[in-house]
Amino acid sequence: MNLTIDHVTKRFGKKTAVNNFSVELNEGVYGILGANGSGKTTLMRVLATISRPTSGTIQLDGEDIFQLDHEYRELLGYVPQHIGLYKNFTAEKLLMYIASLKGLEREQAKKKVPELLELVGLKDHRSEKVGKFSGGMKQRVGIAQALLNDPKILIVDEPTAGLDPKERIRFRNLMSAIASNRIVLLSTHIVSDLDYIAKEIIIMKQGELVAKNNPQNLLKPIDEKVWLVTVSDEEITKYQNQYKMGNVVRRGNGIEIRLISDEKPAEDAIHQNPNLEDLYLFYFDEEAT
Ligand SMILES: Nc1ncnc2c1ncn2[C@@H]1O[C@H](COP(=O)(O)OP(=O)(O)OP(=O)(O)O)[C@@H](O)[C@H]1O
Repeated sequence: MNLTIDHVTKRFGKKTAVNNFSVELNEGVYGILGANGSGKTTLMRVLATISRPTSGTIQLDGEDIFQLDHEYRELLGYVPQHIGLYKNFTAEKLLMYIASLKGLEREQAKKKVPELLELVGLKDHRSEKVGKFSGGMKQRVGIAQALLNDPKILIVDEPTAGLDPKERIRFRNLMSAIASNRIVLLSTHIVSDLDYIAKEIIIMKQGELVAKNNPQNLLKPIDEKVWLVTVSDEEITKYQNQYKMGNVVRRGNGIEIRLISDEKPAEDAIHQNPNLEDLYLFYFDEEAT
């Protein structure tokens, strides 16, 4: 299976949200990493056929997804950034209802819904109203509904917004578990969402593709550029102004800062192996999360 996004541009009036974006995807988990406003949601909505690109094409195995129309949508699962759930429905009832909207036979749904509740860890909460669920539980209902038709392409927009660390780990494990034989596309501005699970990371900045590669190769441009420096309270502002700065840790002998620099930033600077947070810092000159 091959999803080819070819020179896709999406404009809203004068605003270009996605600019000349080309990428080829096949089975596995892809993470789209970008700061707020970089165009992730817009791209995902186009891929989910909710909106049409201003120009460019998207093809699934050589056929235009807008021409394939419902044939494509039958293969698609989409979890939007903000999932509106019927608050007074129980998890089970809600999934049964969405299954009927998606055209599943009742018998089929009666088999599928318990399986999915089990998969997303909500079996014991199946009879509780989703309005009472935590953010993570709602997110899992969202994923379960997207999986009802056993989609070959799963698109999940900002999946971990508002989740606590435990729920995030759970989400990552769930994505790994369902990734085989599917194209899974996750958008996020949180680097740690993609650790371990993304086969490739796509970096998006101001609507454009900046890089696409596996995590290891993606780190190559900053291989020699990550440093640990111990500074005094007085020196910290100077470093802050001069470098892209990551973690700051107070130690007995001063403040330890992690920073990106082409050159060794200080006599006693220690070279560090880069990680995805450093990469985010390298591409987006703002605080890594
Ligand atoms: N319907 C719209 N009309 C006008 N501008 C829009 C519309 N949708 C998105 N934009 C603009 O396009 C740009 C990209 O937005 P988008 O929501 O795709 O980014 P994002 O990376 O998903 O950000 P976030 O994480 O904040 O949702 C932003 O500048 C946004 O204001």
